[in-house]
Amino acid sequence: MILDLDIGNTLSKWRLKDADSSEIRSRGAVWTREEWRPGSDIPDLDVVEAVRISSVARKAVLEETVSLLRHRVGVVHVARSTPESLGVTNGYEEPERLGVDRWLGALAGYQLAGGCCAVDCGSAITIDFVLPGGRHLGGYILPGLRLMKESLKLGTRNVAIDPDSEAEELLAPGRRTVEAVNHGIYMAAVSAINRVYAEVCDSEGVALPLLLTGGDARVVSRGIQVPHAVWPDMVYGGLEACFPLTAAERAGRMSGAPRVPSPVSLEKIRAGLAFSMLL
Ligand SMILES: Nc1ncnc2c1ncn2[C@@H]1O[C@H](COP(=O)(O)OP(=O)(O)O)[C@@H](O)[C@H]1O
Ligand SMILES: CC(C)(COP(=O)(O)O)[C@@H](O)C(=O)NCCC(=O)O
Ligand SMILES: [K+]
Repeated sequence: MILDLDIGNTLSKWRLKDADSSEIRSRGAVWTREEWRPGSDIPDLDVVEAVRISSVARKAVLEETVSLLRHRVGVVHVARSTPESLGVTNGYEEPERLGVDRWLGALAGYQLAGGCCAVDCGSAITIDFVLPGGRHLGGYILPGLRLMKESLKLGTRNVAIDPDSEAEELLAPGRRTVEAVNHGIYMAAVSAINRVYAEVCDSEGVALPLLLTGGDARVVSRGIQVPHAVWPDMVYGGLEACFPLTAAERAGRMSGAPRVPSPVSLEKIRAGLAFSMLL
């Protein structure tokens, strides 16, 4: 079995992948702040022959995780942001400072779709652009839905946005504090993504496939007007591309990859942008 680990600021996600069949056998998540204790939702390390890790948590978390795993598992790969990989050139002035989850998302998106806009809706919402040809432009970081809500300190932090709500409902004026907060932060997130996508496609002169991932991807997806795909395993896809271990991975196939969404035409994107500027 291969253990893939995606350690974010909020949740540490894991999945076990069968090295022979390439099937995903199990998955789970633990809070990043908590230790990996027996009995909690952690994988059985006895069956693991290789581990691949993406981590944006504090350095100590990664160090502890790696030292725990090295005792038990033969092969441990830790992903790092680099100046260039798999045909993508990192747009950061200091490439190693780009969050590795963003880098892996950009690599996976490029491998799947060529140029792309990769959006990760987790603790933070990150929006990264890779042009056809592989130039990563850099991107945008804004607080995620939960962080925005917590920062308001209005006593609404424990009332999450219902992930099954319709976008229309979530974008309507709130008539109670909790609703006003939930609808406000939802509006902030989706309008930022819609706008940034249109602005960058416009200025680069290319309509890019849009891919969403992260814990809030599903709910954010409903507020995104342009065609896009939700790819929960996008960061894992980057790990597969960087450290291919199975036959399917070596052939460039990433688990759970969606069909590439066909973007609307650049003309339509530009028309939408021009229209929103007039309002
Ligand atoms: N079951 C869940 N448990 C915790 N957070 C969830 C859950 N479902 C959705 N979320 C949302 O997803 C975010 C965490 O997403 P994730 O992509 O795992 O973040 P990170 O990679 O930053 O740890 C939370 O901030 C919250 O808004
Ligand atoms: C921006 C992030 C905090 C997002 O992390 P996440 O929300 O997935 O936990 C992470 O990618 C990070 O720590 N990046 C380093 C700073 C940067 O990318 O510029
Ligand atoms: K994120």
